[in-house]
Amino acid sequence: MTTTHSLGYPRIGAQRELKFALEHYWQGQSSETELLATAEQLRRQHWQDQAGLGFQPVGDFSLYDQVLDMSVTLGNLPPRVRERGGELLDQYFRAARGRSATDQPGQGVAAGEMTKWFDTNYHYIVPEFTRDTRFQLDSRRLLEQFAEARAQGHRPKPVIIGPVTYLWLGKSKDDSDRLALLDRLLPVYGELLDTLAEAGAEWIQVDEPALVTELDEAWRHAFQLAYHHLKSSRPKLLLTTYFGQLRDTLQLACELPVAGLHLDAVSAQPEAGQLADWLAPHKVLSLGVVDGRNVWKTDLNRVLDWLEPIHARLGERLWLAPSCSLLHVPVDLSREQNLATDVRTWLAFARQKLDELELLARALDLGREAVHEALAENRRAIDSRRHAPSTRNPAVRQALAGLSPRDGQRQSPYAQRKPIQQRRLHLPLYPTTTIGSFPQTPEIRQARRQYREGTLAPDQYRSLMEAEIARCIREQEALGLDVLVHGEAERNDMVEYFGEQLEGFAFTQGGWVQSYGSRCVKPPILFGDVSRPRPMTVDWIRYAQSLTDKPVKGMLTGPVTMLNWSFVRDDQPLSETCWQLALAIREEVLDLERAGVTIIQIDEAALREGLPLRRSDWPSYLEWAVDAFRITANGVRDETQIHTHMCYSEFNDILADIARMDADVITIETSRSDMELLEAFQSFDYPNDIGPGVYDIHSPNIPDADDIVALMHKAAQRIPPERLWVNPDCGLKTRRWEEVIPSLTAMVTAAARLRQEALAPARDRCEAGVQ
Ligand SMILES: Nc1nc2c(c(=O)[nH]1)N[C@@H](CNc1ccc(C(=O)N[C@@H](CCC(=O)N[C@@H](CCC(=O)N[C@@H](CCC(=O)O)C(=O)O)C(=O)O)C(=O)O)cc1)CN2
Ligand code: MET
Ligand SMILES: [Zn+2]
Repeated sequence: MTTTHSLGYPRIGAQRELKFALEHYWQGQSSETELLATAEQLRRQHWQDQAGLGFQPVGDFSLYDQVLDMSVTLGNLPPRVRERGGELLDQYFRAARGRSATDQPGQGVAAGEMTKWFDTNYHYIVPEFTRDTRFQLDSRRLLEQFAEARAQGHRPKPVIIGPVTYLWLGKSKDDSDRLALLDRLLPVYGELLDTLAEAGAEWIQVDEPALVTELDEAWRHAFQLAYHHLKSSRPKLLLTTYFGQLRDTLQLACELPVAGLHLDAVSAQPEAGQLADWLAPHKVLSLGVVDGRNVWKTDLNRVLDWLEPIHARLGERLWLAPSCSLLHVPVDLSREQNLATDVRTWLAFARQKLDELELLARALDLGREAVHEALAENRRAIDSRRHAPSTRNPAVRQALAGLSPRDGQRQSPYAQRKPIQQRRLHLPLYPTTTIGSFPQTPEIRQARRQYREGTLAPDQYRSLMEAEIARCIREQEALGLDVLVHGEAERNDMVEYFGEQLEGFAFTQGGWVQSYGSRCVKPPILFGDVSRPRPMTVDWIRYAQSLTDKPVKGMLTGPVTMLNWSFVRDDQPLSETCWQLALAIREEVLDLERAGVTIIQIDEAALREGLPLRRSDWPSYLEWAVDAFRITANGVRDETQIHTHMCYSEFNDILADIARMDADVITIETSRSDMELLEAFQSFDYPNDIGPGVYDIHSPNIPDADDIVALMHKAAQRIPPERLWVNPDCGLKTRRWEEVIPSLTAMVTAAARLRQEALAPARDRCEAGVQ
């Protein structure tokens, strides 16, 4: 019989039960016991959902993040967190979220850094290393949950992050070589595997997705070392890769001494046949045949066409699974009541994907005849999507065909635009601004819920949102900011909001996907050609501008970010979908300009994370992605100032591409890297304006004006002051007003001081003690 399994299941809960349990606990409204009871209940439910599989994953559930869990298992929480002592759960959340010094004087702890999990929209907590790092096994979580699953009658398969990927995901805090820690790490892994074997684990899933990235010789060698070391341990290891093709690591992966290998056969289907040929005859080949990252039904007949010959060769050695953990898709389609009927028949969420797996296994074991009806129904759904008129809009295709490079070209170069814009905007040196959103208060969210449920009339909703916008403008004027924003009160999310208004998108009621910790997003589903039936933001921005003489930025999400943070169609190249988005948002840009908006910001927060996992694939992505931004942004007149925003720094390698976007101003995240990023901008000779984020909005800590001044001094050593802006490093929607006001006060104070210094002669500066 063909063995089925899953690599991991969504853990937030079909109704985001975990989110609410966590937030209650953090706010002191519930006890640890209550939180842990919810977690236990969720695991029970998730294993029950997966009971039809050959194995149930254990250890994929997490209270915050699976990488942080692994750090706990390896005794590697940051020293600054451990030093404070206390209960493990408390330390765990301290590492995840930090602790504000204002809430508990003397107790401030910086959170672990958060970064993107490969090319997904999930964030993990980065493991921290120094040359002194020591590891120590804490297997309690895995053992308890293993026993829990067993007691519920399951056949659990523990899931852990492998030693090489664990090091690969982390960061050295003292510039030491983290690979040098492998020798110390491996004995702890050996102990962990033995412990799990003793508890009765037959198989252990060891995730090593680093294998789909470009690895140099040292990292390849680390894989050899690690798995030769671990081969003496007792349970069978399923070496697990996902998110891409193996290519030049295929042979390495084949030869490692493990009992089985999992391949993401959605992104690497041709490699499945190769592995079937090459894999030693005692090894299991697990093929990820159902897309774990997207929401489309699998074309089961097509999969069987290429899978049957492999099954004929491998027999019981073939296992079936989703391509990756189902963490990246919503839980259950059957809860969705408002999707158009045709779109609904094209979709599969986590639960439905498990059904697909079981069907495929039965078709292999018993022949297609045994599941004839189900296969026919699947074929009807696939055909219906393939031929659906709703996915094609001839006008959009025609407009796309008519595009020329000139559409992505500003009228004049930046050097000529800058003085024209300055004459219109009259901005001071070091202009201050924010990234767009202001706090999404419980009142705003509640109003939106009532509006959705129909208990708040549309015009009541609108006046409530207008009142929020008015408050936001008032606060910004009082703070003395130079370029204002309307605050995005009316937006549930910067991507979903636009998805709801564009043709070609469907959206769910409860299709939540974890983004980090308790935070979730509801990615819209991009199923057809994209167009914009009517202006989306013009009325809101016009209203905001009517309240002030200061410029208010128009605020849009760019095409690449819309693409990367939606579930996208898989029936045409991403570039094509992206250009369609670009055309639709371009119309909005031009409408804003016509409405008299002088500054328009187009966020491309996800441009960086969309980079392919292998560098050799970067150029083609960057070409179409930057072209798409240019189409969106660059149709405006010289006097209109275009801003863009990106929140994940580390783009030293793509500065030429960022320059090619040709935004007049780019606001970026640099506060955590202490402005080091700007060195790259300097040596590249980046030509346009830059707003290096001067404080970290993810932390509840209130920045200090002196620190901001010092950071900007650093910035001004690298970028001429005439081209510098002062702003936070991202939007403020997750913060509270009580945090925002003092933080922005510090920022505005710092900018005023910087201007004064620039005007005063150097002598005064020495006296003021800034040098
Ligand atoms: N798509 C996307 N990806 C992104 C980001 C982003 O902004 N958008 N930013 C980065 C990640 N950062 C994030 C920061 C915050 C949240 C976030 O706050 N999410 C909210 C949900 C936001 C949302 O869509 N809210 C809806 C629905 C709100 C809701 O849950 N309403 C409740 C009631 C809530 C209440 O009464 O307070 C209900 O309907 O039951 C709205 O405002 O309309 C959450 O988890 O809480 C998510 C990601 C990277 N990836
Ligand atoms: N304009 C958006 C905001 O301020 C940009 C966020 S980037 C994740 O929320
Ligand atoms: Zn941002």
